[in-house]
Amino acid sequence: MNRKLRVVFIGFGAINSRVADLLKQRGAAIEIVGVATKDDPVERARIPSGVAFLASPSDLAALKPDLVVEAAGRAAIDMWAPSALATAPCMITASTSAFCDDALLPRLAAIAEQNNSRILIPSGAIGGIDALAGAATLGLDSVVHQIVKPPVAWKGTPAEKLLDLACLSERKVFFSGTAREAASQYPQNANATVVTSLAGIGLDKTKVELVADPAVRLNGHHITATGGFGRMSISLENNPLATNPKSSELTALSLVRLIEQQTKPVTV
Ligand SMILES: NC(=O)C1=CN([C@@H]2O[C@H](COP(=O)(O)OP(=O)(O)OC[C@H]3O[C@@H](n4cnc5c(N)ncnc54)[C@H](O)[C@@H]3O)[C@@H](O)[C@H]2O)C=CC1
Ligand SMILES: O=C([O-])CC(=O)C(=O)O
Repeated sequence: MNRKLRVVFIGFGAINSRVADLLKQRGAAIEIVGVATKDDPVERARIPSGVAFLASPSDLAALKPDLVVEAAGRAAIDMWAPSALATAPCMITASTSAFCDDALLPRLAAIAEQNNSRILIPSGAIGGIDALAGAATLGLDSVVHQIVKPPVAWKGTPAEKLLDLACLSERKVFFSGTAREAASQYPQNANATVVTSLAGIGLDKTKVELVADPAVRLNGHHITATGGFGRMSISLENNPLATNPKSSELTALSLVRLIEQQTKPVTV
């Protein structure tokens, strides 16, 4: 593409504002043409000057975006994706916990097909999704995704009822269940388990453990899988984002990569 990619951000919190900063620093061939946030003054003040504020999905069409990038939370996908897929050729959805609703992704896929647009699901806080998805072609026997975060990252989640986060003195596995249960109950912390599930053996067969560990500073994702391909074990230790310890820097970086890929003739 010779002209700049016209990008709209849905959400401009820790992840998307970091993405915008990085794209600017890297001189990416993109123009931010609109930003949607919750309609409160503090949120609106963060929007770069000269960039349109979107109050509702019906505002999208006038901006003619090439790409809509969501990192706003589970409810935002249902709200914004139908209009985004009808007006832009491509949408990136980071809040993958929304896909615990089994009807949502097929509904959005149908809208995308009707409009010749595409949904791109980023690898987000994890990696190795290419290997896991390739391995799934031959059948997988098991996939386990363990998330280990410092106690502060579990504040404001149901973990607060299970643990005394402020006084935790040792590592505690406070949740064991399926990816569907994990992402439904922890939609700000376990989106990545839905990505693992979509690449692998689905939300109900993917096993998840959630861990609070006062001895760690980084957000850990440890994924093991077995199947006809052999065995894999992927471990990431992600720096948390400065403005939201629940979210990892790698999530923003994966969005930067995916956005830049849309501007380039060759992708790796
Ligand atoms: N796929 C992955 O690996 C990961 C996905 N996530 C997802 O990304 C989301 C955003 O993360 P952060 O930037 O750290 O959160 P944040 O809380 O810092 O920012 C959220 C932003 O979304 C906006 N927002 C909320 N509801 C909205 C709506 N209905 N319409 C438009 N804007 C809305 C808020 O005003 C704010 O600007 C998380 O809630 C989570 O769902 C987060 C980390 C990893
Ligand atoms: O950023 C992370 O480490 C993962 C995360 O919050 C999520 O999957 O929702």
